[in-house]
Amino acid sequence: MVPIIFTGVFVAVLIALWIRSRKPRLPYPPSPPAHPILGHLKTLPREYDEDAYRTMADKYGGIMHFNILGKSIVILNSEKVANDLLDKRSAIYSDRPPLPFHQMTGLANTLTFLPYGNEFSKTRKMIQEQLTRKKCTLFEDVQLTQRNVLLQNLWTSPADFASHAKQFSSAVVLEMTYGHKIVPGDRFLKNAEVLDKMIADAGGAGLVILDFFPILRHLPAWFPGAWFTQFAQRIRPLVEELKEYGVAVVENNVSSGKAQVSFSSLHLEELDSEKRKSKEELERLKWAAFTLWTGKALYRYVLGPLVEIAFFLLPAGSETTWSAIEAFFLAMVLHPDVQRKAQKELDTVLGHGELPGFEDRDNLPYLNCVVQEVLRWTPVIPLGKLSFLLIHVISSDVITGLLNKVFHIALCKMTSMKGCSFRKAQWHMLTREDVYHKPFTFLPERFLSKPDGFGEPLPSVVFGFGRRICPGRWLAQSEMWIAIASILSVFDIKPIQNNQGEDVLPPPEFHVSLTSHPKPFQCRVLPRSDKAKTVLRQL
Ligand code: HEM
Repeated sequence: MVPIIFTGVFVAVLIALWIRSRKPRLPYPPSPPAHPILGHLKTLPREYDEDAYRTMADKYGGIMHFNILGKSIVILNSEKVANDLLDKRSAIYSDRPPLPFHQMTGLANTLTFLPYGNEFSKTRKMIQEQLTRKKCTLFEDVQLTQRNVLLQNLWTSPADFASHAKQFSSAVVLEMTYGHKIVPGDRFLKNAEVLDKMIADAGGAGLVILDFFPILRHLPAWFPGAWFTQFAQRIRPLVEELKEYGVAVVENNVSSGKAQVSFSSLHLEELDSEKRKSKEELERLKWAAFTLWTGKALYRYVLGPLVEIAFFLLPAGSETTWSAIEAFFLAMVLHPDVQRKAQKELDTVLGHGELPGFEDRDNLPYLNCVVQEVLRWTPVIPLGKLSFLLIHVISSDVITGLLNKVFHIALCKMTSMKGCSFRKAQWHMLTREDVYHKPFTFLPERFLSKPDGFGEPLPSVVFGFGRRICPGRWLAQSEMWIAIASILSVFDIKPIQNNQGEDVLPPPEFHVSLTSHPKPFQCRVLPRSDKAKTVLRQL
């Protein structure tokens, strides 16, 4: 009897599988024609090419599908589609792809790369709690102190404006996270640099093999060819030290009553007062702080021509803000009319050459629009080359039936694909002619309400979507605001001049990989007046 039942079940399963395989397959979302083996590998632009993506988006619509060596990638070109999926259905669209090398080195514990689940929710809550719009005001003093340093640096060596912007954003995040001020020869920086250099020296190109064959991560270090295991073993202690060191310093300061208010000190005090300071909570805090400071450690591979590898430490909270401030300098050189208008508003509201404080923010509508236009004009994370980072991955495949009723049939196909990755083409969303009037022009008044402006939507998509939306977005905007408002109150940003005294405008070109930076350019940063010089002298 038992063998008959088994045989029956076996045959039933086979029939079910056969019927399933005969079911007509739902189509993928639209995509260009693909090579039978390489998929769309050759179709994708070799370099980041906005026009090529735009042409494809115009042709294939709000959602496009690419198959790269068997990996499915969906690109979302429309804010509405991105909201429908990544926001409204964020419970399933919030995973990140598995990154074997990050797992081997411990870097996968940073929030940016944590898979969606319990640990993600707890770590995310920890970070978000201290970075809400309201709580960010706790870190205003840090930003004002660093703003003063930025202005002094710009006065002393204006040609280095890009590195001053970098120092400003790194210093704010470091001090906000650990209450630590950057000093020359700083151990915080040194540790991060050592790790960065080690990774850069190792090249890393071969690491891509781990993503295609993740099982290899289990090979022991002695196994011939398992150089990546040895490499991971060398990096892991450094990552560990970076993660431990910052919070250890703050713990000491808290217990001696000397701690400056910071993300870590606030959490440590809360854990103490609520008697929740378990090893687990402490570990979570260390990773959360590490995420903010050096946490976006990116092992990035790009399948453009075939494989381009870069591996670097991208501080979650500084590289992004730094790129945005650099872009602001470029926008001001290219748009003197905007600069004059913003300065006129500052002079009217504050008095000429006076430095702004956060309390002035609501009284400077045009300046606020300049900050938003910088974010829209050149989104810091625009889409970049097609990398497998910062994408949203589907974590569940049980919803096909439900979504079938609601969505375009092609999407249903995608939703049945656990692990399929979704990238948001922020750049495309922010330059759509049906949303933005003259989208390629730097036009801050587009955000003013009618009739003063065009009443166009703020570029909130630059911060991502759903449960993965950037938790540092309020801090980022506040940092950008204070830097931009202060620079414009005391400095004029002008093009360089040639021997004939003519202005030489830099081309508006950007280096785009995962993030976008203006290509190196020169400009003059000059105190606006004697009054401005006096203010600068007093800082
Ligand atoms: C102009 C500045 C910034 C921009 C444009 C920006 C943009 C983004 C974007 C697009 C993402 C990915 C969102 C997604 O997957 O949908 C992200 C993630 C993240 N950002 Fe930002 N960011 C900025 C500044 C900051 C700052 C100042 C901090 C912290 C102090 C920060 C912390 C993070 C973290 C921790 C994540 C990972 C979140 C997660 O995976 O759950 N960012 N950011």
